[in-house]
Amino acid sequence: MLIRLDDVELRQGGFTLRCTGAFREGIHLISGPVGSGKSTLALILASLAAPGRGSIHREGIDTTLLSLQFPEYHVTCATVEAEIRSWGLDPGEILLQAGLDGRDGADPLQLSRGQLKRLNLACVLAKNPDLLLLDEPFGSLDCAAKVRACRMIEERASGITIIFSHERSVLPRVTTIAEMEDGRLVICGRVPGAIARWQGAPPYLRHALAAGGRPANITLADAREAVCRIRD
Ligand SMILES: Nc1ncnc2c1ncn2[C@@H]1O[C@H](COP(=O)(O)OP(=O)(O)OP(=O)(O)O)[C@@H](O)[C@H]1O
Repeated sequence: MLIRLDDVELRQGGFTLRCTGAFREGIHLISGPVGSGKSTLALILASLAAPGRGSIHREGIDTTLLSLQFPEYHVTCATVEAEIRSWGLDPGEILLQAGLDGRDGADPLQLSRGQLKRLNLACVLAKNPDLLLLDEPFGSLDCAAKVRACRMIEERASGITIIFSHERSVLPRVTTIAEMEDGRLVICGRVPGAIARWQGAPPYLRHALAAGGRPANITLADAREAVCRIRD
């Protein structure tokens, strides 16, 4: 499986997105500050926005899902149960996954945004598409829910998963890292080598690197482990 962007360019207002790069099976993080173009790139990869120039090449990708940054944009039904069924999924399992046991009769738009985010994440992961695009999957979640979301994403055993996020505290283990810098996609490469090239790396990773540690991946636990190994 592969998705490749060749000199893709999109202009919207005064903003220009320019992207070249490829993503294979695995979990990929595209980090970047607010307004750097992450959501715009997610829409292009989901074929929901057409670039003005360049091309996108897909290999072995039959199914694509984009989890939007704002989960209320996904809502189409009057109850949580109907919402889950509209994805073609069994409510029992999804309600447990989303921590919403007993809320099947609730109006999805009366859930908190964090609860709705958990519901959407449980649904898109259960659908197991070839290409899964997650726009700010940790937005509106508390720390425990972010950790749980990370584990659920890590458990996805196959396919291409691309996470678009400015999250800098709770992150899943990933295969590669890239950054959006003012509309330009910068590929840092495979982990662990990419960590030192990641300009937007969270402070705990910068601290571990500065101390001489070599984190195996990008979680806080990886950074701690790297620092402990220096002290050994
Ligand atoms: N429909 C549009 N028309 C004109 N400009 C747009 C449109 N959508 C987004 N933009 C602009 O494109 C730029 C990139 O926006 P985008 O939403 O992709 O950023 P982002 O990195 O996802 O930000 P955030 O982290 O806040 O979600 C911003 O300057 C934004 O104002």
